[in-house]
Amino acid sequence: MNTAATPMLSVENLGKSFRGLRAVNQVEFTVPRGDIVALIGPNGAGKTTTFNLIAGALPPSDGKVVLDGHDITGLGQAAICRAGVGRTFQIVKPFAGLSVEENVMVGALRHDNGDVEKARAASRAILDLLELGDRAKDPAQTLTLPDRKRLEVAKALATRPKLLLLDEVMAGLRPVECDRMVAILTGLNKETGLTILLIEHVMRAVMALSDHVVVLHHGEKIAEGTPAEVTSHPKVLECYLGEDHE
Ligand SMILES: Nc1ncnc2c1ncn2[C@@H]1O[C@H](COP(=O)(O)OP(=O)(O)OP(=O)(O)O)[C@@H](O)[C@H]1O
Repeated sequence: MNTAATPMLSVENLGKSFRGLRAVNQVEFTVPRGDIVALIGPNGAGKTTTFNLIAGALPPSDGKVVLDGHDITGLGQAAICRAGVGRTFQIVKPFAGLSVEENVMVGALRHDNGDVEKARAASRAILDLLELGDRAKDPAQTLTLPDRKRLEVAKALATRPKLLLLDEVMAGLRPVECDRMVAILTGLNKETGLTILLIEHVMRAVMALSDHVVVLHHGEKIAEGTPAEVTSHPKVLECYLGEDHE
């Protein structure tokens, strides 16, 4: 039964092998409803692979992914999106030739059964939340990187997710833009109760946003806890200090 206490996401004994390489191994964690959880770890730790397993871009080799009490393991990307998982990608690629608003409408239309005016209104509201309302009619390819990053979040929100997966939305942003994104995501979480799981290398953002942090290294979970707990955890310090990491 799914109740208020049912986690929004539960990842159980999750594993993925690529030929001989064990990219994700026996990973377990939960994302409580309404929380913001960060997935961190050095390059190659298995973070994006874990996202791909949750979002259905890759089938797991083992384990289970449970969304809001429903087993979604191995369903395809479209079915998992319909079940309530929205995601952004590390490399932001707006649909070329479409306006900012039309980019968001692509996700909204799927939800609004092709009702263009309904999708347009929903997209406008989302663009306002992401502080992109005044760019709605501009061609998406004219946006700066910080604006493109916020458009990427808007596109994911248009699918009306219960769980939003954010893959490095702070990457390449200057501190002032990073703080702006943190403020927008905090507002979104507080006002709508949206549950967020994010992959992030920018520790400034991880510390400011996360209720809980899960640390991966070589495909395995090596620590989890509050941001303060994990950043002073000996295994976490060792894995970061031992790597050439920005
Ligand atoms: N499709 C694939 N085929 C083969 N190996 C892969 C594939 N995808 C990822 N890997 C490998 O799996 C491991 C984990 O990669 P992953 O991209 O999940 O790490 P990450 O923690 O997201 O790293 P980064 O922070 O650099 O994005 C790496 O060794 C990577 O080379």
